[in-house]
Amino acid sequence: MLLTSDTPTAPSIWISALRKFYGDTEILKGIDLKVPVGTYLCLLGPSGCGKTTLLRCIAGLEHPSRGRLDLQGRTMFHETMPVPVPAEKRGLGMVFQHYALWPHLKVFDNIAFPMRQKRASSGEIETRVSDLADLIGLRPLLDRFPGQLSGGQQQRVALARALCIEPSILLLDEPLSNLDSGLRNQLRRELRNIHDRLGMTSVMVTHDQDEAMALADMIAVLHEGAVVQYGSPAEVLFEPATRYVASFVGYDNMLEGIVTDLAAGRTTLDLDGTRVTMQSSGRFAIGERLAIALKSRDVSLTSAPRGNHIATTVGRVTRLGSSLEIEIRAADQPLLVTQSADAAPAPKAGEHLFLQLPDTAPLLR
Ligand SMILES: Nc1ncnc2c1ncn2[C@@H]1O[C@H](COP(=O)(O)OP(=O)(O)OP(=O)(O)O)[C@@H](O)[C@H]1O
Repeated sequence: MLLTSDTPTAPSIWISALRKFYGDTEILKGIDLKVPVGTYLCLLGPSGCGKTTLLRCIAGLEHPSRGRLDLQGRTMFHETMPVPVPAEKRGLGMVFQHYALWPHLKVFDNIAFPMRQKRASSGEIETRVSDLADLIGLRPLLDRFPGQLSGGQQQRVALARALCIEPSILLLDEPLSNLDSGLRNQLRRELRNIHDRLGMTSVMVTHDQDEAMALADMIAVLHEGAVVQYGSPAEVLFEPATRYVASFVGYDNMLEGIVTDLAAGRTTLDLDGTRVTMQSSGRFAIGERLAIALKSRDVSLTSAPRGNHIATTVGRVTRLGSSLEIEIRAADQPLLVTQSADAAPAPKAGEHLFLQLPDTAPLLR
């Protein structure tokens, strides 16, 4: 199919059947993504799933082996193109985990560097750097050298440098991972504010699901070089597409059952003799084996159950700081429940209780 992306409504980033090989190894296995203008997209996945390779293909620092990539309605790579558009002609801003500032240049000159390469006038440079210094809180630091800055300040300089060419797309590769958690939260908020104020499309690589949930409009979850889910944070969190996505976003229990009944928006499962009816719009079949995805902190143990519940026996109870980690068996399967150590009464090993199930827990094949 020929993509006709040269229209005002063209996606900011349009990736189609993109594949990347290193030797015989296929690292990206047919990526399709359409990213609307102004989206904050997070590429989320564990180490080695191909996030950085995909970002580098968008940047033009790597060339894909097959497929097509359009940015802002212009084709950057197509498998039939003799030469892909080089990185410096893509009009992108890039921020990496390692700040890569010039140590011998002052902050002002580090930020101005890409504009000088583009032979901008000194008046333009003065105005742009000054505006960015105000936006990113760097004004008092413009006369310092990078060696005189903290990690957070250096990362701000790297961000200002990436923004000074006014990119329509900003690429960020784990830009916060070298920072301590307080600073990370602060810079995370600033990144989102700057993104909103400048109206760019941003693509950020992260392996931190909380970071992705907090920042993104859209999340692409990668697994072994493929996008296994592309959706809003709420979709990824509450309607994970696969068991892999579910476990990646924190569903640490899978309770297996067999579908016995289907009604509009409801699925009944048999769990080793106990029936539970879950709210689910999934298209399942009677007799199919499914997992109810549960987070150990979202399930509870009770002696007075209501709605969906299942009999359990309490196993080992371990105190971890202010919470209790309770191992249980339910429907002949091992599960974990986490609750506050202050919640009374604390379950005891050998006690017979009921596991209360949220009706809305995702059902997964
Ligand atoms: N230049 C290269 N040559 C050969 N294999 C490579 C090259 N670059 C990356 N790979 C392999 O490609 C796979 C994906 O790497 P990539 O860096 O994209 O993953 P990632 O999801 O960004 O991981 P991380 O979070 O650890 O950076 C890995 O198995 C890696 O070893």
